[in-house]
Amino acid sequence: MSQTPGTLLTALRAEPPLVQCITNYVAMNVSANVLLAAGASPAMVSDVEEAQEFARIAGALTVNIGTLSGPFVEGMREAIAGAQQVGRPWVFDPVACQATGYRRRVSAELVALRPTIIRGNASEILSLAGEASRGQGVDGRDAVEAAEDGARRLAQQSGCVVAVTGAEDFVTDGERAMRVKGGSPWMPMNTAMGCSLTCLCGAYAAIAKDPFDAVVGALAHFAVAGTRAHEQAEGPGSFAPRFLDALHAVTPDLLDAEAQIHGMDGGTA
Ligand SMILES: Nc1ncnc2c1ncn2[C@@H]1O[C@H](COP(=O)(O)OP(=O)(O)OP(=O)(O)O)[C@@H](O)[C@H]1O
Ligand SMILES: Cc1ncsc1CCO
Ligand SMILES: [Mg+2]
Repeated sequence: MSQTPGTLLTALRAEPPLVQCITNYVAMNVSANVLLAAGASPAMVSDVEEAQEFARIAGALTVNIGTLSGPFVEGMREAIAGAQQVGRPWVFDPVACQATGYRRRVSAELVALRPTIIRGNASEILSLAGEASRGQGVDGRDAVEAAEDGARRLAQQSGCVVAVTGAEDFVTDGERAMRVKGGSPWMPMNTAMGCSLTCLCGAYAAIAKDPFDAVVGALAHFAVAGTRAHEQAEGPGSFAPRFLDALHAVTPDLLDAEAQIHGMDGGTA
């Protein structure tokens, strides 16, 4: 890897990137706190009147369809145009994209606008890749491994980096692929963990040279902080504040020392 997670975290904290997050109502507060604890600067700006103008000053944009509605979609289109005008990365989170025709249509439109990064659970990535998914609502119901081939194809067809998250995460740009281990089984019992990880991918993408390294960095930061928080928590409720503490406490050296990142040959990256 050209830029390790720790190298990226040093850069992020030296100059906290402004991240425009168009996300769902459930995730707004959680994601803003996650970005602040990690060291970035969140702004939940989505209205059609200002989304494009704001995207031109942000370091990265993240777009999440969790609580989809017409006004959100209009804001997304404007913000993506703004980010593309100034060459900034944008990240797509296809929440429950398999669930309804509306979500499938909007997701197809957004993928066609060529996101820099797509991050979803296995059920969502399978659906985007045109494969059968066991997902119903926002929770993943498929194994990460089941979505790996689909993720590779999606990355190749869309020219983006695809992250599939779950018990062990998978990242690919269609050629390279890595697995990131760690985290906690209490993470999927905390709402909007994935949504806030998508926002952190935006923060890392704002400062990284290569979006593949950015995604690996963000996933590793979550995994290391999740493992540490698990050791100190008693269940999903006490996990949440300890996770924020751990995101903040993780130093660049500790991140590089504790990250469990493996290439597809099984070797440590
Ligand atoms: N069983 C698990 N063990 C360890 N970590 C997990 C587990 N399941 C999920 N995670 C971690 O939780 C984070 C969120 O991933 P997840 O796949 O649950 O997102 P999601 O389904 O999109 O979430 P949401 O839509 O609720 O925001 C990732 O960092 C992932 O590695
Ligand atoms: C619970 C929920 N419903 C719509 S979005 C969301 C947050 C997790 O994706
Ligand atoms: Mg999700």
